[in-house]
Amino acid sequence: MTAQTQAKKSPQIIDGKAFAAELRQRVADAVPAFQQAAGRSPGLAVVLVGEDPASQVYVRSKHKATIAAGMESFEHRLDTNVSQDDLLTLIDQLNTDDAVDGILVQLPLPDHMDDKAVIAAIDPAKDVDGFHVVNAGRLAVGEEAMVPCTPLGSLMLLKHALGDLSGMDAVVVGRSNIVGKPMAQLLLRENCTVTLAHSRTRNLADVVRRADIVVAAVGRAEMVRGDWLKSGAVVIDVGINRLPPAEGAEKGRLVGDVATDEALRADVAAITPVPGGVGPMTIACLMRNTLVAACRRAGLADPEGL
Ligand SMILES: NC(=O)C1=CN([C@@H]2O[C@H](COP(=O)(O)OP(=O)(O)OC[C@H]3O[C@@H](n4cnc5c(N)ncnc54)[C@H](OP(=O)(O)O)[C@@H]3O)[C@@H](O)[C@H]2O)C=CC1
Ligand SMILES: Nc1nc(=O)c2c([nH]1)NC[C@@H]1CN(c3ccc(C(=O)N[C@@H](CCC(=O)O)C(=O)O)cc3)C=[N+]21
Ligand SMILES: [Mg+2]
Repeated sequence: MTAQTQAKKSPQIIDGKAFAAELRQRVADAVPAFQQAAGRSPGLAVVLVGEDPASQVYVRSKHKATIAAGMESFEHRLDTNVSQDDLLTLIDQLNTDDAVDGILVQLPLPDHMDDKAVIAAIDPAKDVDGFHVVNAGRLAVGEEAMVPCTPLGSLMLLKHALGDLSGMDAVVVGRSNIVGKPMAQLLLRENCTVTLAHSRTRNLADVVRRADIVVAAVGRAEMVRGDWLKSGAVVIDVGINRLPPAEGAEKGRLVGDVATDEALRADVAAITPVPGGVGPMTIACLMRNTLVAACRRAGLADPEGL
């Protein structure tokens, strides 16, 4: 090995799965104190409308994680053809049910429903997804909010990789209300200089090349190429894209929004893999948010170290 290759620091593949397991354990460790103080367990209600296979997988893993954390899981599965009014009635019941601390309505909803109206019906105090406009507004103005799980988990991984983010150039690609926009808010709160890029951004590759921190949340398989990344950048790949199955295979491979192998060859400092990166952090942060919501509803201090 030459001196040069020896000196080159090998890039770190951030183990989101292991980090998420640790976070889930910290949540589980904090649950007994809540039970002692509140006389009940934290409870999470998950509502799934329809039979989308990917959504069913996510809902099952959320249920398992909730039970594993020592919390109560309430699952509500509704027929695809249920009316929006019936869904709103269920949400009302969950809002007033004292055993329910968190409410998550799995997205996407069927086409005959209005996602915004459904999210608006959730009590902001129980909005563990952080999708309600009240929580989005609180995050934007710097008040105590429920923070969306995927950006929150992404930020935890960034701080783990980099420590203090202050002054860094961060580029977020994708401006959805559930990932890109709240991610930009969180990075701003950490004193990054934030660029929020989207489908109308000109010279996207040049914009991304300036970044110390890149968060890709686009939903386009391997769109971010290796030559878009500056050496030493830290890359968070939020994308979950299922490729078409290879000849004879049942399921296609899961890839992110970043061409990971190219990124590694481009000498990034650290990158999250897909699978095993941000995805598991989303579920761990949902557990965290549920416990936080339970504490706040019970008038208890936020759990420490979460
Ligand atoms: N790991 C996890 O836990 C989660 C993963 N995801 C994944 O993250 C990805 C993004 O999800 P989500 O935010 O909901 O997606 P949306 O489809 O809601 O938003 C996609 C964003 O990407 C932008 N975009 C689309 N094409 C381009 C392009 N060619 N160049 C630049 N920007 C582009 C869009 O721009 P415009 O606004 O101009 O249309 C939009 O802002 C998906 O792969 C999703 O599966 C999502 C949630 C959780
Ligand atoms: N109200 C609502 N809240 C959400 O948080 C929400 C939602 N709706 N709709 C769908 C998206 C997507 N999402 C993921 C969660 C976990 C993984 C995850 O654990 N992924 C694994 C792989 C899973 C697999 O193999 O398919 C991983 O990346 O390692 C991925 C994606 C939450 N979402
Ligand atoms: Mg819809």
